[in-house]
Parts: sequence; C-alpha cells; structure tokens
Amino acid sequence: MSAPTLVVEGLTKQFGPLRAVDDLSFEVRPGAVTGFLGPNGAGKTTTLRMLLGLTRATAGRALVGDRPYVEHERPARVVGAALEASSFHPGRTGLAHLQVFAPQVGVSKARCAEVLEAVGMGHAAKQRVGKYSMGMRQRLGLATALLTDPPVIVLDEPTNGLDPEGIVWIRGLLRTFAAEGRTVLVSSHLLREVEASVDDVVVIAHGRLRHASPLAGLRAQATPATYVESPRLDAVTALAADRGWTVAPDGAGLLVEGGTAAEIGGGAHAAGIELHQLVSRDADLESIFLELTRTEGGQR
Ligand SMILES: Nc1ncnc2c1ncn2[C@@H]1O[C@H](COP(=O)(O)OP(=O)(O)OP(=O)(O)O)[C@@H](O)[C@H]1O
Repeated sequence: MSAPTLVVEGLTKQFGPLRAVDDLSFEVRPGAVTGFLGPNGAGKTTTLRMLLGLTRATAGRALVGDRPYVEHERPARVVGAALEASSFHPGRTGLAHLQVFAPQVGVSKARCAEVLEAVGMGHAAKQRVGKYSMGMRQRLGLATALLTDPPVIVLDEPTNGLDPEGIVWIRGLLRTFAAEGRTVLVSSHLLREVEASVDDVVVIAHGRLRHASPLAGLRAQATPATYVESPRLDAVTALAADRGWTVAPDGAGLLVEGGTAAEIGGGAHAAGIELHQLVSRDADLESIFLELTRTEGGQR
C-alpha cells in the first residue's frame, strides 16, 4: 500500500488569548506508527482537528500527502479518524451508527458488519451505543475509522477506557497497519500506553514541539546516570565535581549524573581511583517524557 505522509508546517491555533497550538511542525511517515504525545491540554486534539479540516488553523498548514485533507476528492477514503469516543448517538445501535455513516463515505452496509467483527464488536452490533462501555465506544470509533480501509489512520487517545487485553489488542492492530504500509498517527498523554506500539514519537507541550524522533532517539535525551561503588567515594566525588557531574548517595555507592560509565571509568582510571562497580542506569522513557513536557524550551 502506498500511503501519504502527513506534513504539519508552522501550524498555529489561537483561541482568544490562548495559543493552543504554537508554530508546530512535524512529519508522519508511512509504514510506521507515530505516537503524538503530550500532557492533557497540550494541543493534541486541536492539532488533529486542524489536520482533518474540522478546525481552521490561525496560521500554518497541515497536509495529507500533497494537499490539505479537505482538498482530497474523497477525504474519508484517504484518512480514517477516530477523535472522540463519546460523540455517538446513544439511541442508535453500533451497527446502525456505521450504516448511517457508510453511504457518506461510499461503503456497503455489508462492510459495516465486517468491520464491527474486526474490532471485536460483532456481539454488540445490535446493542444501543448508550449502553456501551467506554472501551466499546473506543472500538466503535475505530470501526468508523476503518470503514473505508484507509491508507492513513488517525486515532485520538485510542487506549482510553480499554482494559489491559484491549490495549494489547490495539497494539497488535497498530503494528499490523504499519506493516501494511499505512501511515498511523496515535495520540496519547501516556507514553507507556503506546511505547510498545510506536516507531516514532512527536512530543508536544503547551502547543509547542518538544521532541520528534524515532522512539530510540527519546532515550538519547536522557541525562546519563551511572551507579558507582568504590573504596574511595570521596575521590569519585571530587572527580565528578571537577567534570561538572552531580553525585547523590545511593546505597553503598554513588549515583553520578551527567557522566557515562565510560567517562567515569576513564576518569577514575586516569586518577588511580579503584572502582568496584560501574553500572549504567537506563532512564525509563516515561521520566524522559515527563522531563521533556515539564521544562520550557527543548527542540522546536
Ligand atoms: N474550542 C475551543 N475553544 C477554546 N479553547 C479550546 C478549544 N478547544 C481546545 N481548547 C483549549 O486548547 C488547549 C489544548 O486543548 P486540546 O484538547 O487540543 O489538548 P489535548 O492535548 O488534546 O489534551 P487532552 O489530552 O486533555 O485531550 C486546552 O487548553 C483547551 O482548553
């Protein structure tokens, strides 16, 4: 499948005094799952709405391939999106919801039942949406997005309300979409909910880009931390002070921040300091994410 790239260029949205999205630029490539991450209120939904032509940008533009979403001849055939799980008519059954939507996007009624089955909702097709749990609504939203079998899939917080089994299921589904060559953009305020299924990450806070890279690149943002044990901790502390690293007592040793194991080992060797342990501590991605979204500045 050849799927278009999503291109966001200088996208900005002003709501009165609030700049909800501020000069945001990033790309979402086909054949990969991109996590669109940021804390609550960061501007994720507003960005997705601008991408889908539901909200007009104050400045900048968002393209699906070579043109804005609304300028595609049949936009719903290009992008399948699930933005808000709660906006279904409560009196309609899940199947009826899809069947009302189907003619608008040019798909058959038979396709509706097939997609409901595919998202694990075959059993609830004839139940009213008002009786659906949050997780069931999420699955119905996903079914709506998938009706046209689109090359681009955009999902806003798809893990909200899903049980652990549902989260594992959606991970597998996202991986399958990417393997099929589709362009997949998934927002979340929790990195750990999407960590296992994303290839790339775009991190925003206060409407601004904080970081965009493959997931592995996020680790490189972490300050290196190394646990050191030595019979001469005072000498290690002096070495760290000399190099501008910070130290904190940690059990029988010290946690050195700012220096890699190689830098500390090399420095200690040169200074004749005996070391008994030298262990790199991998920062967990969630704390890097929190650090990125808390602090001002960062990559723009
Ligand atoms: N129609 C609107 N009018 C005024 N302010 C709005 C409007 N829509 C969103 N906002 C504000 O813009 C900011 C960004 O909201 P947005 O919903 O895009 O964030 P989000 O990252 O999707 O957050 P969440 O994870 O909570 O959904 C928030 O401060 C929100 O209150």
